Amino acid sequence: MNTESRFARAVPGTAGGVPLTASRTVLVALIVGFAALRVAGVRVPLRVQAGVYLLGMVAMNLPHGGYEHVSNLRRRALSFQGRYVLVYLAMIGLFAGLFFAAPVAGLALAVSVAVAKGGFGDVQAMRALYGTDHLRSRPQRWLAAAVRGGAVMIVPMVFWPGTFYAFSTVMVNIFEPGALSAVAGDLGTRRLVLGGGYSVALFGHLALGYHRSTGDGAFLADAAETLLLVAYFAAVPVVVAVGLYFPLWYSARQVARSAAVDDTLEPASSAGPLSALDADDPERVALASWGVLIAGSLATFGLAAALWTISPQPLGGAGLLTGLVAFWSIFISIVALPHVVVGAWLDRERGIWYVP
Ligand SMILES: CC1=C(/C=C/C(C)=C/C=C/C(C)=C/C=O)C(C)(C)CCC1
Repeated sequence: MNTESRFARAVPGTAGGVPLTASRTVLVALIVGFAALRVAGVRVPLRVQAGVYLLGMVAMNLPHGGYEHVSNLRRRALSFQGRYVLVYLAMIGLFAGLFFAAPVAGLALAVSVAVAKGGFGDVQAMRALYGTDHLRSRPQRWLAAAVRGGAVMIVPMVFWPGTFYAFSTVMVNIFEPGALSAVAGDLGTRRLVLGGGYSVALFGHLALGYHRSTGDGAFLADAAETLLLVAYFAAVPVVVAVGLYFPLWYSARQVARSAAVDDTLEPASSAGPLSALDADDPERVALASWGVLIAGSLATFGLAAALWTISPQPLGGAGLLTGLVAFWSIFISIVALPHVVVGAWLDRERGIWYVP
């Protein structure tokens, strides 16, 4: 066993096992359900897809994002918490500025953020839950992250090109109507290149993993999950697929990861406003938890309201539900960029995807 693998493992049925099994089962059920609908010739109306997306991304995914920060920032020095928040806000400002200056580049970055969050988050969950002995080098772990995260955006680009392009257009139209079609080029060729490139990466990831497998079951679990993700994003219409992936896969697996590694964290003392979460008095803890939730939700919706107010066309010229999906996808990507960069990559000591 290499040094990458000295961490607690979740045993199905114990810490981490239930959400891990549940997230796999839910994806299988969605694949079967949507495949059956397609065979029966039933098309899910776009407004229903948009409703599912908003439910998944606003009501279910957002609270988990807040929880990830709170659990990372608890028991950290006050100076660290202050730096974290400042760099976070600065990155939000820069990314929002990019959308105004160059909306197509902004869209490309938003798509990359979704890939990075899904991919690197998943590799860390895998490390904690069943090990990554078959991923022996940093480039191989990056490839694993690119393939798992790429499933979230590149597979839908290939399998749902019309819807993907239509929503991308609305997202760009929020800032500069018509800017995407000016640079879109030949979509058929792009689809072929993306599909070809992704297939090579997928094959490379599976072949390398098989070759380097130590026979501990990690490679098989990784391969099965990777193919499950590819099947899910190919079979489930993109708006529903992305809208349910983040709450039901990403969040569930991160909950499983933190349950698996929680007791390896040093019980350091808390600092700043979050210290009340560790008080002895349960009433103070309840009050502090309530306060953190309210403060987090006011900050998040305050930022969303600010973006809405300064956007030239917040719904991108589309109808209400489609426009809200586009607006929320831009907003959540802006907030998720520092989530990944500040919360995980710059925080070398612990980070939101902590695995000892
Ligand atoms: C481009 C595009 C989309 C982009 C969604 C994005 C970019 C979501 C980002 C989510 C994040 C970062 C969540 C973090 O928790 C849609 C709406 C699926 C529709 C198809 C076209």
